[in-house]
Amino acid sequence: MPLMRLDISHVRNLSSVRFEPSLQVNVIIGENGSGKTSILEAIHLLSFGRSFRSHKHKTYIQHDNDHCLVFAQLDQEKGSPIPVGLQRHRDGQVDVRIQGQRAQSATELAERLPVQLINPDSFRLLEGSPSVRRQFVDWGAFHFDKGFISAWRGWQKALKQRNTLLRRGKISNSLLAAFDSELIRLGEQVNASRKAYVEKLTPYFLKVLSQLSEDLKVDLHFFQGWDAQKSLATVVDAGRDRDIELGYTSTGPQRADLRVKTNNGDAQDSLSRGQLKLVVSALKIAQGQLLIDMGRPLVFLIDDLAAELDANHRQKLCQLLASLNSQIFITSVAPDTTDLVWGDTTDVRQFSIRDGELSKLSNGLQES
Ligand SMILES: Nc1ncnc2c1ncn2[C@@H]1O[C@H](COP(=O)(O)OP(=O)(O)OP(=O)(O)O)[C@@H](O)[C@H]1O
Repeated sequence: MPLMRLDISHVRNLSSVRFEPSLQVNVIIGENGSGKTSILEAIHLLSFGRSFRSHKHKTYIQHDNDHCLVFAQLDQEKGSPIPVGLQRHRDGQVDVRIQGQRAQSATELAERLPVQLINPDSFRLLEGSPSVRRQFVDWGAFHFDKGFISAWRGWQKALKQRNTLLRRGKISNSLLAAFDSELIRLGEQVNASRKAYVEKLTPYFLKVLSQLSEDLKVDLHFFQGWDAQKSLATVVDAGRDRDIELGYTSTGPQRADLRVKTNNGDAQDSLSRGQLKLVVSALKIAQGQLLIDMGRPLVFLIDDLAAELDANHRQKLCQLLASLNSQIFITSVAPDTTDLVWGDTTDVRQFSIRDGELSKLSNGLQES
């Protein structure tokens, strides 16, 4: 659901920022350190309950304040807006409210406010460890398959318990086998959701990528974490003695990966920075597009859209984003890089930020 109104208090240098974003494109322009990324961070915080910049909540709570607050009104096509808010205290306490009621779980807001982030760190999706790509697939599977999250949680718990037993040693093959049935059952379920999701995502990705660049040829391959011809039960059975020796569970969905390949090998080894940015953007936009087609509008946060891209590709990316008909927040250091073709029908609002103070720009001029 898009954000109709946003109130941010005490997030980094944003003491008190209130604004009504466009339901389509919002461009936030400011110099380095002005607070642009902090606005995206606040929206991310509201959706995920955590920042994309740091796992330590104390880093984003404004110095000399004991809490930060992000409040928004979520637009519903039919019906009145839904007020949602998140308050995070310095002592770690978090209070998430939806329509005045305390949220039952941390995922409740993520479901109502799916957020897709494209930032300089997104390169990690290609260059980072498989865990980053598993997170990407799991985010999609979570939104795609209602049963995924409970299977994933149960499987994680079973895996942790098994690894604790293995680490402690002194466990026999037969005793370990008694613990494995839940791990196998839930692991197969997690794997089936991931596979179904990647199958659905792949054509979206190929289409989006071809819109961004006609000559980039890249393919997705899902590696489930073990030989695809064998069941998880078979490989867990066969690997039990080895796991006892190693002290951890060596095969299973915890080894899964989404491999992104060109004709010349792994994308991250053969493409330029700009091309990698196009691939990462295509993956994230494809993920968003799939969700939109499922009737789940989402919010795109794009930190420094212009970086790494030439004018032609920036324009293509903007046109594609505008065509998604979603709410988008883009940051930029300079107005000229955002002066892009959005199309006459797109509602574009530009904001300027300086020292944490936000003001709306009208036709490139600051409103007094
Ligand atoms: N906990 C905090 N309390 C107060 N101010 C903070 C805190 N953490 C960071 N800051 C300041 O808040 C500002 C945050 O800026 P932000 O990272 O949002 O800038 P930006 O406009 O995205 O910059 P850039 O273009 O360099 O990425 C910086 O000036 C930083 O020094």
